[in-house]
Amino acid sequence: MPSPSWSAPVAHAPVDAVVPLPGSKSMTNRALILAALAGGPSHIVRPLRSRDTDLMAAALRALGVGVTDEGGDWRVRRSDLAGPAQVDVGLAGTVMRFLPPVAALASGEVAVDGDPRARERPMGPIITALRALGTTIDDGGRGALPFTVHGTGAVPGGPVTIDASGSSQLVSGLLLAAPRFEKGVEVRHEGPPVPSAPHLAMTVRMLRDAGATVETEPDLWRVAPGPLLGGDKVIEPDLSNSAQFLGAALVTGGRVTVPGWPSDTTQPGDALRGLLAAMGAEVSSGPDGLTVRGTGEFRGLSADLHEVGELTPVLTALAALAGSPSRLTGIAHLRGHETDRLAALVTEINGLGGDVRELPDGLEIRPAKLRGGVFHTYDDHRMVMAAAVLGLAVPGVEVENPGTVGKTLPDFTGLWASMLAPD
Ligand SMILES: O=C(O)C1=C[C@@H](OP(=O)(O)O)[C@@H](O)[C@H](O)C1
Ligand SMILES: C=C(OP(=O)(O)O)C(=O)O
Repeated sequence: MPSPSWSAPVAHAPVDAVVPLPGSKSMTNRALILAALAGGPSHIVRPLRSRDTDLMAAALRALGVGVTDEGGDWRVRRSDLAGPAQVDVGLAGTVMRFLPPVAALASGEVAVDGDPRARERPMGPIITALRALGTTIDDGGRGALPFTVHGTGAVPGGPVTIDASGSSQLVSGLLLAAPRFEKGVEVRHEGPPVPSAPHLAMTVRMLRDAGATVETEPDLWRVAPGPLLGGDKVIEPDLSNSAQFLGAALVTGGRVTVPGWPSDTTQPGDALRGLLAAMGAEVSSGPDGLTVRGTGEFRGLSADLHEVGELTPVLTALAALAGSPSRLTGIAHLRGHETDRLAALVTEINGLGGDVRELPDGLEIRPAKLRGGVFHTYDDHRMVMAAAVLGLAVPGVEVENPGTVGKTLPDFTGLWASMLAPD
């Protein structure tokens, strides 16, 4: 059910706020998978609680894994994975790509489906790869959701070649379950470049932290069969979800600090330090966290965002308010995200009077005077975040279905209001 629209608040003064952020979606959903496959119990500390992560927890429970809430943290207890089960992936890329390889390890049938748009997101390569690794999947010949995994309780594994140019998650999903495959896995990518390198590094690091043996070469990942360790898995704040808050400092000429910014991280959001600096922000870090200061004037951005595609919606909104043109490239794969993000950003920003043009692999954004109007969000959390950034400087931005932000940041409008009016 769509939520009532939200009038994005205008910033009448420079922001000056500390914004603590919930945990990383990407780390939380990897931690849940690794905990479900571990030999001993796990404690997931400060996980993100949102639609995407609750769906992952529910999917694992449906397979028999014990996932229990403890004051917002999760305790995970392994059990034999078994169907029959039905799994709802919602619109979560991490659930639709990370869960089927786990379902392949279950005995019994696991039916997997999601939101209407989930049926359009790239899945074919992972279905084909799982079949090549010894799993039976009935997808009615669609190469997409919905499908049924017919597990036997074991996956032979071994070498497989995949075109992961549509999504890095196609590789991550295979790697995360691979320690439990009889022969492990050797995934070779063939095709145009795989996006989102930091997310692949996150997969490798979290696997190694859980005791797996992983070797990598360019476009090749090898995971040895072996046990996974339980224990504590501490989740970092979601740095990608800091983009709109740090961006607010740039737009209003103010200052925003995000506490707990990790000094060594695989999260793609860490690239915001350089990207916002390139737009004119002063970026500093210290014991209080990462601080971004704006001067009121800021410039456009020319950047290849292939590795950090999920930052695009908010960076595009910032670019639409910047003093000079921007060119964001390397992001053709965003057409397969929650919505076709390139088309959605062009339509909605131009609908407010903006000047955004779609490129074969990105967006070109020129300065233009924006006006208020309805901003449609296409079930895409990051479209809500982008609209909020525009609304800081443009009166009358009415955001349709803001509740869709619950995919990764349920309290977004509350955090936004606190940022604009801190106690
Ligand atoms: O592995 C992950 O956690 C993610 C990988 C990326 O997917 P793509 O490689 O499909 O862009 C990213 O955009 C998504 O938000 C999260
Ligand atoms: C692309 C995104 O999500 P997903 O994990 O559903 O791919 C995103 O969060 O920007």
